[in-house]
Amino acid sequence: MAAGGGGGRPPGPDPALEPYVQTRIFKIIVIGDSNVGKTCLTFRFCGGTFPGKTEATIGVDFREKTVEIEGERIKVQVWDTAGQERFRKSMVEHYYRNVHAVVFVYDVTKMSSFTNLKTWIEECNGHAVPPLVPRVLVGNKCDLKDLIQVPSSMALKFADAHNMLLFETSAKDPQESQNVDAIFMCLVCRLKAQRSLPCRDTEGWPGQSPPHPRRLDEASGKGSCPC
Ligand SMILES: Nc1nc2c(ncn2[C@@H]2O[C@H](COP(=O)(O)OP(=O)(O)OP(=O)(O)O)[C@@H](O)[C@H]2O)c(=O)[nH]1
Ligand SMILES: [Mg+2]
Repeated sequence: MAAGGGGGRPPGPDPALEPYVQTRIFKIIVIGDSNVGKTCLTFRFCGGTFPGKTEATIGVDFREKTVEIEGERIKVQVWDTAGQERFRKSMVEHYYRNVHAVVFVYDVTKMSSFTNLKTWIEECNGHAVPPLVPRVLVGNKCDLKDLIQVPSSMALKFADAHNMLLFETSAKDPQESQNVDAIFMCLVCRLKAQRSLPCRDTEGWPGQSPPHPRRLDEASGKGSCPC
């Protein structure tokens, strides 16, 4: 007698027999002084909006966005780090562990956030981040045109000297949202080209939950390489 009857799997191909496609996960950390707009930039990229109100990040906030590039789905895991020393000191090792790319952010209206970049780069170098790990420089708050203190020429010179691409953008201005996307998409493209990068499910937190998962915005986007 044939087995069958109610319940069970709906008709169609057996998922167990379909090829298993793993999604690669890229861990990208966002670093820089407090108040430069790291949280707002990551919010803009992952959630598509500018948060009305933010508080200083404590430890780290995680955001994710799945993007599709040339037919491959890639999960971008963005680590929005704390700029204030007291909120980050116990976490720094975790930020840099198995990182795939680093985004250094300064505020174009605050020169000290730009001059402090050298300290952030030293911290990154001090954690043995491999030279293959791409780094980009982001000048945020470009919408505040009358308050700009860091000229583009100065930022470009700094970026060149440190072998980084420079993005000047605004997390606030919706018209700049493509530029914000371009920061992360550019990094994803570069990482995608490094075909040896493995798939990882719990990047940096093997076998345990990451601390302080205060917010997780999941979104999907399709794109082509902006570089
Ligand atoms: N005008 C303008 N304000 C911005 C922009 N991005 C962020 N801000 C404002 O800058 C302030 C700080 O933004 P956050 O994103 O919280 O800064 P942060 O770098 O995450 O700060 P920490 O978490 O303390 O490290 C907030 O008042 C934001 O509204 C921008 O592009 N333009
Ligand atoms: Mg923050």
